[in-house]
Amino acid sequence: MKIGLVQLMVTDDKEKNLRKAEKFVRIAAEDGADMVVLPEIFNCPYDNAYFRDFAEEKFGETWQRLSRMASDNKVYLVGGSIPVLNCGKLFNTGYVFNRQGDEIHEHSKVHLFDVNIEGGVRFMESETFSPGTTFGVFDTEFGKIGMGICFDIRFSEEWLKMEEMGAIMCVVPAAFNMTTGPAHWELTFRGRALDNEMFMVGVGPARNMDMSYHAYGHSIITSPWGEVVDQLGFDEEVKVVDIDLSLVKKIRDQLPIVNKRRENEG
Ligand SMILES: NC(=O)CC(=O)C(=O)O
Repeated sequence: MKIGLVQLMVTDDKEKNLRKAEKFVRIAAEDGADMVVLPEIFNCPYDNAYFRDFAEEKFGETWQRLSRMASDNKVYLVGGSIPVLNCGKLFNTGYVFNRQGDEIHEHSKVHLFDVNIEGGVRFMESETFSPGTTFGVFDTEFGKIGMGICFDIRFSEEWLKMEEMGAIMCVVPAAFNMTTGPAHWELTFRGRALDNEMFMVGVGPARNMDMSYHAYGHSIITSPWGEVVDQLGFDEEVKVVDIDLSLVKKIRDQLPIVNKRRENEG
């Protein structure tokens, strides 16, 4: 399976962000991608001050254009995430489309990014967003794929449950920053991959020093063996990476963890 990592540099111009996403999805498809993944909040700066103004209802302009990007290029598209308005509440929501442009999955970030790190980043997503309440997997011809958004990666039970739902790979539109990125980005992606013996795909925005939030970039793929298959740098880039999904069964057979879990019987 070929995965297109779109490490887009997000600006405060929504149309520019969307046009760039369209261009990069096309480039990834021309390079053979089966699935293309965009970053968290890719059409809007990652900043509470912007979320409400940039928000759209489901089936709005961004949803329509994502669906067309998938069908025009005949790829699965994990459309990062965008601020979505639903019954007066805002959610950090991502949509997944199949090769025909039909929506096959929706995920609203369950664990909101509310942190205050001394000498580092302070961000309170819950000042604007409400949390999602469900997570799950979607079907492809390659197997079942799970999805979470950024801070969700830190809650290991979410990924364990997706593995139990049959996931052989999980995708994570994300936006770590210059405090949490160097400390935890690679570690959490390697950890979740190893815990569940599956592939993990994380895609973040490129760093943009003109914005208030300095994203870490470093879009990454980790293997069921816990290794880094590929990792980008800080800059804007599109890269297509070939992964061998047969490794999931091979490693689960050779080093059985996922099918050997035991309950606490005490
Ligand atoms: N955008 C985020 O949710 C950031 C995050 O998860 C982090 O740990 O950094």
